[in-house]
Amino acid sequence: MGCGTSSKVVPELPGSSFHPSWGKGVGTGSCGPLQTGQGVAGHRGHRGTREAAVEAAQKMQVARYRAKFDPRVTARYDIQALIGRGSFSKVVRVEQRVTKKPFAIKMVETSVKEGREACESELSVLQRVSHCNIVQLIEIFEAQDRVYIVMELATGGELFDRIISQGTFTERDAIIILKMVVDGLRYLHSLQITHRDLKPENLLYYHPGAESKILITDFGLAHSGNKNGNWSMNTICGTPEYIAPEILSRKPYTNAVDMWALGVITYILLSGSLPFEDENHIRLYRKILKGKYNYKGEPWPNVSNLAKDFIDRLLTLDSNHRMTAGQALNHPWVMTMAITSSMKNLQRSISWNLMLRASPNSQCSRSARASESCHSNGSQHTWGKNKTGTFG
Ligand SMILES: Nc1ncnc2c1ncn2[C@@H]1O[C@H](COP(=O)(O)OP(=O)(O)OP(=O)(O)O)[C@@H](O)[C@H]1O
Repeated sequence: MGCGTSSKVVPELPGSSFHPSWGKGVGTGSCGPLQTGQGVAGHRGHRGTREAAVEAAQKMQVARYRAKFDPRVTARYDIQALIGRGSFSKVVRVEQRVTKKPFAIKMVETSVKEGREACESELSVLQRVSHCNIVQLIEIFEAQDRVYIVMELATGGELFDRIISQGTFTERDAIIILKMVVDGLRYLHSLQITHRDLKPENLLYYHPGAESKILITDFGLAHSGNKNGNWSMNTICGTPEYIAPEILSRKPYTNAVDMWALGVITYILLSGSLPFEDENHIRLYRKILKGKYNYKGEPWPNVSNLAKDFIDRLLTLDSNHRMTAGQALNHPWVMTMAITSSMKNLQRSISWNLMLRASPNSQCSRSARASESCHSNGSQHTWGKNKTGTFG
């Protein structure tokens, strides 16, 4: 199941692009308008005409999508907008006709082996879980070459879009986010489920409000442990920048790989940069295997030692010594909500580093492009989109 039998999955899609600007677009989870109208858009001086053209283009695209949907689905749900595209999927915002409630529908192409496997993985997890920080499955429709997965709709956008748009971001804010993610992970791990593709793009805010919870999404590479308590996995998969060293060294591994990825996410969350980065994947993997990262440059002098200790205990090469989700929740940095730590505003440095990544000529931006694929959404800070089924 999942990436179990794939050779290298997720081919580079034509038209993939890395956008140097920060505007929100399709696929940020923000349920923004369809993007096709952009080409039709005229000059700023003709707002009325431009908006009408955009609206017309959106309506046309929605109509095209509606036509592609199974009539059983459209009988119950009104297809309203395209949210984003995955390698084998499209996600649309819908309204349930009877209740008028909004939902997301992920339409997965199952005619392709990799799509079928990702779909099986995703469903095998979503059908088992119920947790406030994990996207909730509503119902499933199966057609011959497609599966429609109706889910909770996340309208609050991706993690980093929000950090950029808010004025302040402190260690305390990071802890509030991390607690929700770790809580979801602890629950998954208690069910012997390993996400295997934890990264910022798969963490969505439920709603745009400041108090919104975070939802863990995208279980296309997840592994559900078997009933015999066999937790160990062998398949080499994940997104390069987040892959744990034990996966790279082809050892049997456990859900500790999610905790490694959490360490990478925490590092990004507090700095806007990646702990392990290289445009060449072989060199990147060497860096991960050595476990060498540093706290040089801004904003690290302003980050507390407790926060760095939290990261160090996650980016621990020996998975047996790496913190578990339960231990992460009990780490003094998290327990004290960074009360003894600096309350310094890290937002400017984080945004600066994120923007450096987005700059088309920067090395980190080239690195992001190198590891990016099937990038159909408008989110700029793509932290290695290129999923790997197996590589060898
Ligand atoms: N429940 C949801 N609510 C709102 N947006 C969602 C939801 N599920 C997915 N999305 C968004 O839809 C887009 C496509 O998601 P999807 O999981 O199909 O592919 P992906 O993870 O981006 O790519 P890949 O298939 O390569 O993993 C993403 O931008 C994602 O943030």
